[in-house]
Amino acid sequence: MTRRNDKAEADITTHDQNPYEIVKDLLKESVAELGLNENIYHILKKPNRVLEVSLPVRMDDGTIRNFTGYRSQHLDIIGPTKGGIRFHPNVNIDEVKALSMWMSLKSAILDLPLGGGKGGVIVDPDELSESEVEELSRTYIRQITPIIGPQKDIPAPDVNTSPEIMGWMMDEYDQLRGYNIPGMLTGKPLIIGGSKGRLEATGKGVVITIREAAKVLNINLENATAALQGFGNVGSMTAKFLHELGVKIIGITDATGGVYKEDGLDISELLEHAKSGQSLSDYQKGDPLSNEELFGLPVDILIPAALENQITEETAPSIQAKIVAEAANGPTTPAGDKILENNGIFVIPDILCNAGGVTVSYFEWVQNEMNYYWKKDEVNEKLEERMVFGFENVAKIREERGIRMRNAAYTVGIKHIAHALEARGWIKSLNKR
Ligand SMILES: NC(=O)C1=CN([C@@H]2O[C@H](COP(=O)(O)OP(=O)(O)OC[C@H]3O[C@@H](n4cnc5c(N)ncnc54)[C@H](O)[C@@H]3O)[C@@H](O)[C@H]2O)C=CC1
Ligand SMILES: O=C(O)CCC(=O)C(=O)O
Repeated sequence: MTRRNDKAEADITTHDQNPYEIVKDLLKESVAELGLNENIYHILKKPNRVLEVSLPVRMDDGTIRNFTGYRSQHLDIIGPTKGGIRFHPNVNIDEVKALSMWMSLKSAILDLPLGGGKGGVIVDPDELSESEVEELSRTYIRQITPIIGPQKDIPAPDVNTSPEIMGWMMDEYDQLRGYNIPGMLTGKPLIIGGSKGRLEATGKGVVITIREAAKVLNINLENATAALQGFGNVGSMTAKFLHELGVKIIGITDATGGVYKEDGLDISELLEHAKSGQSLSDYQKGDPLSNEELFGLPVDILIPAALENQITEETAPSIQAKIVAEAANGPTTPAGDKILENNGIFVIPDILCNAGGVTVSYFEWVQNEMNYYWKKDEVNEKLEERMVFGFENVAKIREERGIRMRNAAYTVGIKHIAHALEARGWIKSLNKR
Protein backbone atom coordinates (compact mmCIF):
# COMPACT_ATOMS: atom_id res chain seq x y z
CA MET A 1 0.00 0.00 0.00
CA THR A 2 1.19 3.48 -0.84
CA ARG A 3 2.20 5.64 2.12
CA ARG A 4 0.81 9.19 2.01
CA ASN A 5 2.75 12.40 2.50
CA ASP A 6 -0.16 14.25 4.08
CA LYS A 7 0.82 17.87 3.55
CA ALA A 8 -0.46 18.09 -0.05
CA GLU A 9 -4.08 17.31 0.88
CA ALA A 10 -5.81 20.68 0.73
CA ASP A 11 -8.78 21.81 2.77
CA ILE A 12 -10.66 23.62 0.03
CA THR A 13 -13.63 24.39 2.26
CA THR A 14 -11.93 27.59 3.44
CA HIS A 15 -11.95 30.66 1.19
CA ASP A 16 -8.15 30.96 1.51
CA GLN A 17 -7.67 27.42 0.15
CA ASN A 18 -10.43 27.30 -2.46
CA PRO A 19 -8.67 27.78 -5.83
CA TYR A 20 -11.81 29.20 -7.48
CA GLU A 21 -12.18 31.88 -4.81
CA ILE A 22 -8.45 32.60 -5.00
CA VAL A 23 -8.40 33.11 -8.77
CA LYS A 24 -11.57 35.24 -8.68
CA ASP A 25 -10.04 37.50 -6.00
CA LEU A 26 -6.84 37.88 -8.01
CA LEU A 27 -8.77 38.72 -11.19
CA LYS A 28 -10.90 41.28 -9.37
CA GLU A 29 -7.88 42.87 -7.71
CA SER A 30 -5.94 43.06 -11.00
CA VAL A 31 -8.83 44.53 -13.01
CA ALA A 32 -9.30 47.20 -10.33
CA GLU A 33 -5.56 47.91 -10.00
CA LEU A 34 -5.29 48.38 -13.75
CA GLY A 35 -8.23 50.75 -13.82
CA LEU A 36 -9.91 48.47 -16.34
CA ASN A 37 -13.60 48.25 -17.10
CA GLU A 38 -15.05 46.08 -14.33
CA ASN A 39 -17.23 44.24 -16.84
CA ILE A 40 -14.01 42.44 -17.77
CA TYR A 41 -13.99 40.89 -14.30
CA HIS A 42 -17.68 39.97 -14.55
CA ILE A 43 -17.03 38.14 -17.84
CA LEU A 44 -13.88 36.37 -16.63
CA LYS A 45 -15.11 35.32 -13.18
CA LYS A 46 -17.06 32.27 -14.42
CA PRO A 47 -16.20 29.57 -16.96
CA ASN A 48 -18.39 29.53 -20.09
CA ARG A 49 -19.37 25.96 -19.55
CA VAL A 50 -18.84 23.29 -16.88
CA LEU A 51 -19.94 19.74 -17.50
CA GLU A 52 -20.34 17.13 -14.75
CA VAL A 53 -20.37 13.54 -15.94
CA SER A 54 -21.25 10.21 -14.41
CA LEU A 55 -18.68 7.53 -15.16
CA PRO A 56 -19.93 3.98 -14.49
CA VAL A 57 -17.00 1.59 -14.86
CA ARG A 58 -17.04 -2.20 -14.63
CA MET A 59 -14.33 -3.22 -12.16
CA ASP A 60 -12.23 -6.36 -12.63
CA ASP A 61 -14.43 -8.20 -10.09
CA GLY A 62 -17.58 -7.49 -12.14
CA THR A 63 -19.03 -4.79 -9.89
CA ILE A 64 -19.80 -1.31 -11.23
CA ARG A 65 -18.26 1.79 -9.64
CA ASN A 66 -19.69 5.11 -10.69
CA PHE A 67 -17.05 7.86 -10.67
CA THR A 68 -17.69 11.60 -11.11
CA GLY A 69 -15.83 13.71 -13.66
CA TYR A 70 -15.83 17.32 -14.85
CA ARG A 71 -14.74 19.40 -17.80
CA SER A 72 -14.61 23.17 -17.48
CA GLN A 73 -14.26 25.50 -20.46
CA HIS A 74 -13.44 29.01 -19.35
CA LEU A 75 -13.29 31.22 -22.41
CA ASP A 76 -12.95 30.52 -26.13
CA ILE A 77 -12.77 34.00 -27.61
CA ILE A 78 -9.10 33.67 -28.67
CA GLY A 79 -9.13 30.04 -29.76
CA PRO A 80 -10.35 26.60 -28.68
CA THR A 81 -10.17 25.94 -24.97
CA LYS A 82 -7.28 23.76 -23.85
CA GLY A 83 -5.98 22.11 -20.71
CA GLY A 84 -5.17 18.87 -18.96
CA ILE A 85 -7.19 16.11 -17.33
CA ARG A 86 -6.46 15.20 -13.72
CA PHE A 87 -7.20 11.91 -11.94
CA HIS A 88 -7.07 12.55 -8.20
CA PRO A 89 -9.25 11.87 -5.13
CA ASN A 90 -9.31 15.62 -4.28
CA VAL A 91 -10.68 16.74 -7.66
CA ASN A 92 -13.76 18.95 -7.21
CA ILE A 93 -15.75 21.35 -9.33
CA ASP A 94 -14.18 24.51 -7.91
CA GLU A 95 -10.69 23.16 -8.49
CA VAL A 96 -11.47 22.30 -12.12
CA LYS A 97 -13.03 25.74 -12.72
CA ALA A 98 -9.98 27.50 -11.27
CA LEU A 99 -7.58 25.34 -13.26
CA SER A 100 -9.45 26.23 -16.47
CA MET A 101 -9.24 29.95 -15.61
CA TRP A 102 -5.49 29.70 -15.00
CA MET A 103 -5.20 28.03 -18.42
CA SER A 104 -6.82 31.08 -20.09
CA LEU A 105 -4.33 33.40 -18.40
CA LYS A 106 -1.35 31.16 -19.19
CA SER A 107 -2.17 31.04 -22.88
CA ALA A 108 -2.77 34.79 -22.93
CA ILE A 109 0.62 35.54 -21.34
CA LEU A 110 2.40 33.45 -23.97
CA ASP A 111 0.22 34.77 -26.80
CA LEU A 112 -1.07 31.30 -27.68
CA PRO A 113 -4.30 31.34 -29.75
CA LEU A 114 -6.13 29.27 -27.12
CA GLY A 115 -8.58 29.63 -24.26
CA GLY A 116 -8.60 27.79 -20.95
CA GLY A 117 -10.05 24.37 -20.24
CA LYS A 118 -9.46 21.68 -17.62
CA GLY A 119 -10.91 18.32 -16.67
CA GLY A 120 -10.79 16.00 -13.74
CA VAL A 121 -12.07 12.74 -12.33
CA ILE A 122 -12.49 12.05 -8.62
CA VAL A 123 -10.47 8.87 -8.28
CA ASP A 124 -7.33 7.50 -6.71
CA PRO A 125 -5.80 5.68 -9.68
CA ASP A 126 -3.42 3.80 -7.35
CA GLU A 127 -6.47 1.83 -6.18
CA LEU A 128 -7.37 0.68 -9.72
CA SER A 129 -5.84 -1.96 -11.99
CA GLU A 130 -4.44 -0.89 -15.34
CA SER A 131 -7.48 -2.18 -17.19
CA GLU A 132 -9.81 -0.32 -14.79
CA VAL A 133 -7.88 2.93 -15.43
CA GLU A 134 -8.17 2.31 -19.17
CA GLU A 135 -11.93 1.73 -18.90
CA LEU A 136 -12.33 4.87 -16.78
CA SER A 137 -10.32 6.92 -19.31
CA ARG A 138 -12.41 5.67 -22.21
CA THR A 139 -15.67 6.27 -20.33
CA TYR A 140 -14.63 9.80 -19.38
CA ILE A 141 -13.77 10.75 -22.96
CA ARG A 142 -17.06 9.26 -24.24
CA GLN A 143 -18.97 11.36 -21.75
CA ILE A 144 -17.25 14.62 -22.66
CA THR A 145 -17.14 13.94 -26.42
CA PRO A 146 -20.09 16.27 -27.19
CA ILE A 147 -18.14 19.29 -25.97
CA ILE A 148 -14.56 18.55 -27.10
CA GLY A 149 -12.77 18.44 -30.46
CA PRO A 150 -9.76 19.99 -32.21
CA GLN A 151 -11.62 23.26 -32.88
CA LYS A 152 -13.56 23.27 -29.59
CA ASP A 153 -11.65 22.04 -26.56
CA ILE A 154 -8.41 20.05 -26.56
CA PRO A 155 -7.48 17.97 -23.47
CA ALA A 156 -3.95 16.94 -22.41
CA PRO A 157 -2.25 15.19 -19.45
CA ASP A 158 -2.16 16.58 -15.92
CA VAL A 159 -1.75 14.95 -12.49
CA ASN A 160 -1.85 11.14 -12.71
CA THR A 161 -2.56 11.05 -16.45
CA SER A 162 0.07 10.09 -19.00
CA PRO A 163 0.76 9.72 -22.74
CA GLU A 164 -0.54 6.14 -22.48
CA ILE A 165 -3.87 7.40 -21.08
CA MET A 166 -4.00 10.06 -23.83
CA GLY A 167 -3.57 7.21 -26.36
CA TRP A 168 -6.60 5.35 -24.94
CA MET A 169 -8.67 8.53 -24.89
CA MET A 170 -7.80 9.44 -28.46
CA ASP A 171 -8.59 5.91 -29.61
CA GLU A 172 -12.02 6.05 -27.95
CA TYR A 173 -12.80 9.44 -29.47
CA ASP A 174 -11.69 8.31 -32.94
CA GLN A 175 -13.83 5.17 -32.70
CA LEU A 176 -16.87 7.29 -31.89
CA ARG A 177 -16.17 9.74 -34.70
CA GLY A 178 -15.13 7.06 -37.19
CA TYR A 179 -11.77 8.45 -38.27
CA ASN A 180 -8.33 9.48 -37.06
CA ILE A 181 -8.39 12.92 -35.38
CA PRO A 182 -5.00 13.38 -33.67
CA GLY A 183 -5.57 17.09 -32.88
CA MET A 184 -8.41 16.23 -30.46
CA LEU A 185 -5.92 16.03 -27.59
CA THR A 186 -2.20 16.52 -26.95
CA GLY A 187 0.51 14.83 -24.92
CA LYS A 188 -0.13 11.54 -26.73
CA PRO A 189 2.55 9.01 -27.71
CA LEU A 190 4.78 10.12 -30.63
CA ILE A 191 3.74 7.26 -32.89
CA ILE A 192 0.12 8.45 -33.00
CA GLY A 193 0.84 12.16 -33.46
CA GLY A 194 2.51 13.34 -30.26
CA SER A 195 5.08 16.12 -30.44
CA LYS A 196 8.75 15.64 -29.79
CA GLY A 197 9.61 17.52 -26.61
CA ARG A 198 6.11 17.51 -25.02
CA LEU A 199 7.06 15.11 -22.24
CA GLU A 200 9.87 17.40 -21.12
CA ALA A 201 8.17 20.70 -22.02
CA THR A 202 6.70 21.81 -18.69
CA GLY A 203 9.92 21.11 -16.77
CA LYS A 204 12.02 22.71 -19.50
CA GLY A 205 9.81 25.80 -19.39
CA VAL A 206 10.04 25.96 -15.58
CA VAL A 207 13.84 25.93 -15.81
CA ILE A 208 13.88 28.63 -18.50
CA THR A 209 11.90 30.90 -16.15
CA ILE A 210 14.26 30.07 -13.25
CA ARG A 211 17.25 30.91 -15.47
CA GLU A 212 15.68 34.26 -16.40
CA ALA A 213 14.80 35.01 -12.75
CA ALA A 214 18.38 34.20 -11.73
CA LYS A 215 19.58 36.82 -14.23
CA VAL A 216 17.26 39.43 -12.67
CA LEU A 217 18.53 38.56 -9.17
CA ASN A 218 22.19 38.06 -10.14
CA ILE A 219 22.26 34.47 -8.93
CA ASN A 220 24.89 32.20 -10.45
CA LEU A 221 23.04 28.92 -11.02
CA GLU A 222 26.28 26.91 -11.03
CA ASN A 223 26.65 27.62 -7.32
CA ALA A 224 22.94 27.44 -6.55
CA THR A 225 20.93 24.85 -4.60
CA ALA A 226 17.32 23.74 -5.00
CA ALA A 227 14.56 21.66 -3.41
CA LEU A 228 11.54 20.19 -5.18
CA GLN A 229 8.12 19.00 -4.05
CA GLY A 230 6.74 16.45 -6.53
CA PHE A 231 8.69 14.08 -8.74
CA GLY A 232 6.14 13.28 -11.45
CA ASN A 233 6.25 14.57 -15.00
CA VAL A 234 6.88 18.20 -14.08
CA GLY A 235 9.07 17.69 -11.00
CA SER A 236 11.34 15.08 -12.56
CA MET A 237 11.87 17.03 -15.79
CA THR A 238 12.52 20.22 -13.83
CA ALA A 239 15.12 18.34 -11.77
CA LYS A 240 16.77 17.00 -14.94
CA PHE A 241 17.17 20.40 -16.62
CA LEU A 242 18.14 22.23 -13.41
CA HIS A 243 20.81 19.60 -12.77
CA GLU A 244 22.08 20.11 -16.33
CA LEU A 245 22.52 23.82 -15.54
CA GLY A 246 24.71 22.87 -12.58
CA VAL A 247 22.17 23.46 -9.79
CA LYS A 248 22.65 21.17 -6.77
CA ILE A 249 19.33 19.60 -5.77
CA ILE A 250 19.44 18.64 -2.11
CA GLY A 251 15.85 17.62 -1.33
CA ILE A 252 12.87 16.11 -3.14
CA THR A 253 9.53 14.82 -1.86
CA ASP A 254 6.66 12.97 -3.50
CA ALA A 255 3.32 11.62 -2.26
CA THR A 256 5.04 8.71 -0.51
CA GLY A 257 7.93 10.46 1.25
CA GLY A 258 11.12 12.31 0.48
CA VAL A 259 14.89 12.24 0.36
CA TYR A 260 17.61 14.70 1.45
CA LYS A 261 21.33 14.80 0.74
CA GLU A 262 23.37 17.82 1.76
CA ASP A 263 25.99 17.45 -0.97
CA GLY A 264 23.41 16.90 -3.73
CA LEU A 265 21.17 14.07 -4.85
CA ASP A 266 22.12 11.85 -7.78
CA ILE A 267 19.50 13.14 -10.23
CA SER A 268 20.32 10.69 -13.06
CA GLU A 269 19.86 7.78 -10.67
CA LEU A 270 16.63 9.25 -9.28
CA LEU A 271 15.24 9.71 -12.80
CA GLU A 272 15.97 6.04 -13.55
CA HIS A 273 14.39 5.10 -10.21
CA ALA A 274 11.19 7.00 -11.10
CA LYS A 275 11.17 5.63 -14.66
CA SER A 276 11.09 2.10 -13.25
CA GLY A 277 7.83 3.02 -11.47
CA GLN A 278 9.31 3.36 -7.97
CA SER A 279 8.54 6.20 -5.61
CA LEU A 280 10.80 8.18 -3.30
CA SER A 281 9.95 6.16 -0.20
CA ASP A 282 11.77 3.25 -1.91
CA TYR A 283 14.92 5.33 -2.49
CA GLN A 284 17.42 4.87 0.32
CA LYS A 285 20.48 6.93 -0.71
CA GLY A 286 19.88 9.94 1.55
CA ASP A 287 18.00 10.91 4.68
CA PRO A 288 14.20 10.79 4.80
CA LEU A 289 12.53 14.17 4.24
CA SER A 290 8.99 15.41 4.96
CA ASN A 291 7.25 18.23 3.09
CA GLU A 292 7.59 20.52 6.13
CA GLU A 293 11.34 19.90 6.24
CA LEU A 294 11.61 20.39 2.47
CA PHE A 295 10.07 23.87 2.58
CA GLY A 296 12.50 25.00 5.28
CA LEU A 297 15.69 23.81 3.55
CA PRO A 298 18.45 26.44 3.12
CA VAL A 299 18.25 26.54 -0.69
CA ASP A 300 18.28 29.27 -3.33
CA ILE A 301 15.36 27.85 -5.30
CA LEU A 302 12.23 26.13 -4.04
CA ILE A 303 9.97 24.43 -6.56
CA PRO A 304 6.50 23.20 -5.60
CA ALA A 305 5.64 20.77 -8.42
CA ALA A 306 2.78 18.77 -6.88
CA LEU A 307 -0.63 20.17 -5.97
CA GLU A 308 -2.40 23.31 -4.76
CA ASN A 309 -2.17 24.99 -1.35
CA GLN A 310 1.29 23.86 -0.26
CA ILE A 311 2.83 27.23 0.61
CA THR A 312 0.53 28.41 3.36
CA GLU A 313 0.48 30.50 6.49
CA GLU A 314 2.04 27.49 8.22
CA THR A 315 4.75 26.53 5.71
CA ALA A 316 5.70 29.93 4.20
CA PRO A 317 7.48 31.39 7.27
CA SER A 318 10.16 28.69 7.13
CA ILE A 319 11.01 29.27 3.46
CA GLN A 320 14.56 30.53 2.99
CA ALA A 321 14.73 30.36 -0.82
CA LYS A 322 15.41 33.47 -2.91
CA ILE A 323 13.22 32.15 -5.76
CA VAL A 324 9.97 30.19 -5.50
CA ALA A 325 9.21 28.72 -8.92
CA GLU A 326 5.57 27.62 -9.05
CA ALA A 327 5.78 24.59 -11.31
CA ALA A 328 2.46 23.32 -9.90
CA ASN A 329 -0.81 25.15 -10.47
CA GLY A 330 -1.95 27.14 -7.46
CA PRO A 331 0.67 25.93 -4.93
CA THR A 332 0.51 29.13 -2.84
CA THR A 333 -2.44 30.33 -0.76
CA PRO A 334 -3.07 34.09 -0.44
CA ALA A 335 -1.84 34.02 3.18
CA GLY A 336 1.29 32.12 2.13
CA ASP A 337 1.82 34.58 -0.70
CA LYS A 338 1.68 37.56 1.63
CA ILE A 339 4.43 36.01 3.73
CA LEU A 340 6.60 35.39 0.66
CA GLU A 341 6.04 39.00 -0.38
CA ASN A 342 6.92 40.36 3.07
CA ASN A 343 10.06 38.25 3.07
CA GLY A 344 11.16 39.60 -0.32
CA ILE A 345 11.06 36.23 -2.07
CA PHE A 346 10.93 36.38 -5.88
CA VAL A 347 7.94 34.28 -6.98
CA ILE A 348 7.67 33.00 -10.54
CA PRO A 349 3.87 32.60 -10.70
CA ASP A 350 2.34 29.37 -11.94
CA ILE A 351 0.59 30.97 -14.93
CA LEU A 352 4.03 31.90 -16.28
CA CYS A 353 6.31 29.29 -14.70
CA ASN A 354 4.55 26.13 -15.94
CA ALA A 355 3.31 27.47 -19.28
CA GLY A 356 5.85 25.40 -21.24
CA GLY A 357 3.50 22.39 -21.21
CA VAL A 358 0.61 24.07 -22.94
CA THR A 359 3.04 25.79 -25.30
CA VAL A 360 4.37 22.54 -26.69
CA SER A 361 0.83 21.13 -26.59
CA TYR A 362 -0.10 24.01 -28.88
CA PHE A 363 2.82 23.07 -31.15
CA GLU A 364 1.59 19.45 -31.10
CA TRP A 365 -1.89 20.55 -32.17
CA VAL A 366 -0.43 22.73 -34.96
CA GLN A 367 1.62 19.75 -36.22
CA ASN A 368 -1.48 17.52 -36.10
CA GLU A 369 -3.49 20.02 -38.09
CA MET A 370 -0.69 20.24 -40.72
CA ASN A 371 0.12 16.53 -40.54
CA TYR A 372 3.77 17.58 -40.70
CA TYR A 373 6.11 16.99 -37.77
CA TRP A 374 9.00 19.06 -36.46
CA LYS A 375 12.40 17.99 -35.16
CA LYS A 376 12.97 18.21 -31.41
CA ASP A 377 15.41 21.12 -31.80
CA GLU A 378 12.78 23.10 -33.67
CA VAL A 379 10.21 22.48 -30.91
CA ASN A 380 12.70 23.42 -28.20
CA GLU A 381 13.79 26.58 -29.98
CA LYS A 382 10.19 27.72 -30.30
CA LEU A 383 9.53 26.85 -26.64
CA GLU A 384 12.58 28.86 -25.53
CA GLU A 385 11.42 31.83 -27.58
CA ARG A 386 7.87 31.78 -26.13
CA MET A 387 8.96 31.34 -22.51
CA VAL A 388 11.49 34.18 -22.71
CA PHE A 389 8.86 36.35 -24.42
CA GLY A 390 6.39 35.64 -21.59
CA PHE A 391 8.96 36.13 -18.83
CA GLU A 392 10.26 39.40 -20.28
CA ASN A 393 6.77 40.86 -20.69
CA VAL A 394 5.85 40.02 -17.11
CA ALA A 395 9.20 41.22 -15.70
CA LYS A 396 8.83 44.50 -17.63
CA ILE A 397 5.40 45.18 -16.09
CA ARG A 398 6.78 44.30 -12.64
CA GLU A 399 9.55 46.84 -13.13
CA GLU A 400 7.37 49.58 -14.67
CA ARG A 401 4.54 49.34 -12.15
CA GLY A 402 6.61 48.33 -9.13
CA ILE A 403 4.35 45.32 -8.52
CA ARG A 404 4.99 41.65 -7.75
CA MET A 405 5.53 39.05 -10.47
CA ARG A 406 2.13 37.46 -9.73
CA ASN A 407 0.23 40.74 -10.21
CA ALA A 408 2.35 41.52 -13.28
CA ALA A 409 1.47 38.12 -14.80
CA TYR A 410 -2.25 38.68 -14.15
CA THR A 411 -1.91 42.16 -15.69
CA VAL A 412 -0.34 40.80 -18.90
CA GLY A 413 -2.88 37.97 -19.18
CA ILE A 414 -5.97 40.06 -18.42
CA LYS A 415 -4.95 42.87 -20.80
CA HIS A 416 -4.47 40.38 -23.61
CA ILE A 417 -7.91 38.84 -23.04
CA ALA A 418 -9.48 42.29 -22.60
CA HIS A 419 -8.27 43.32 -26.06
CA ALA A 420 -10.01 40.26 -27.52
CA LEU A 421 -13.21 41.11 -25.62
CA GLU A 422 -13.06 44.61 -27.03
CA ALA A 423 -12.35 43.38 -30.57
CA ARG A 424 -15.45 41.17 -30.39
CA GLY A 425 -17.58 44.02 -29.08
CA TRP A 426 -18.24 42.46 -25.67
CA ILE A 427 -16.92 45.57 -23.99
CA LYS A 428 -17.02 48.98 -25.60
CA SER A 429 -14.03 50.35 -23.74
CA LEU A 430 -11.08 48.79 -21.95
CA ASN A 431 -11.07 51.50 -19.33
CA LYS A 432 -13.30 52.13 -16.36
CA ARG A 433 -16.51 53.89 -17.27
N1 LIG B 1 1.90 17.72 -16.82
C1 LIG B 1 1.97 18.94 -17.31
O1 LIG B 1 2.36 19.14 -18.47
C2 LIG B 1 1.62 20.12 -16.48
C3 LIG B 1 1.38 20.01 -15.13
N2 LIG B 1 1.18 21.14 -14.38
C4 LIG B 1 0.98 21.07 -12.95
O2 LIG B 1 2.13 20.52 -12.31
C5 LIG B 1 1.76 19.81 -11.12
C6 LIG B 1 2.28 18.39 -11.20
O3 LIG B 1 1.75 17.76 -12.35
P1 LIG B 1 2.39 16.46 -13.02
O4 LIG B 1 3.85 16.43 -12.74
O5 LIG B 1 1.90 16.42 -14.39
O6 LIG B 1 1.67 15.32 -12.21
P2 LIG B 1 2.22 13.85 -11.88
O7 LIG B 1 1.03 13.05 -11.56
O8 LIG B 1 3.10 13.39 -12.97
O9 LIG B 1 3.10 14.09 -10.59
C7 LIG B 1 2.58 14.61 -9.40
C8 LIG B 1 3.65 14.50 -8.35
O10 LIG B 1 3.20 15.13 -7.17
C9 LIG B 1 3.48 14.27 -6.10
N3 LIG B 1 2.62 14.51 -4.94
C10 LIG B 1 1.31 14.26 -4.81
N4 LIG B 1 0.93 14.47 -3.53
C11 LIG B 1 2.03 14.88 -2.87
C12 LIG B 1 2.31 15.20 -1.55
N5 LIG B 1 1.38 15.09 -0.59
N6 LIG B 1 3.56 15.60 -1.20
C13 LIG B 1 4.54 15.64 -2.12
N7 LIG B 1 4.35 15.30 -3.40
C14 LIG B 1 3.11 14.93 -3.76
C15 LIG B 1 3.26 12.87 -6.68
O11 LIG B 1 3.84 11.86 -5.90
C16 LIG B 1 3.97 13.04 -8.00
O12 LIG B 1 5.37 12.89 -7.83
C17 LIG B 1 0.22 19.93 -11.07
O13 LIG B 1 -0.10 21.08 -10.31
C18 LIG B 1 -0.17 20.16 -12.52
O14 LIG B 1 -1.41 20.78 -12.66
C19 LIG B 1 1.23 22.39 -14.94
C20 LIG B 1 1.47 22.54 -16.27
C21 LIG B 1 1.59 21.42 -17.16
O1 LIG C 1 -0.78 20.73 -22.28
C1 LIG C 1 -1.86 21.25 -22.12
O2 LIG C 1 -2.64 21.48 -23.01
C2 LIG C 1 -2.32 21.66 -20.74
C3 LIG C 1 -1.32 21.56 -19.65
C4 LIG C 1 -1.98 21.86 -18.36
O3 LIG C 1 -2.94 21.21 -17.99
C5 LIG C 1 -1.54 22.98 -17.54
O4 LIG C 1 -0.78 23.82 -18.02
O5 LIG C 1 -1.96 23.06 -16.38
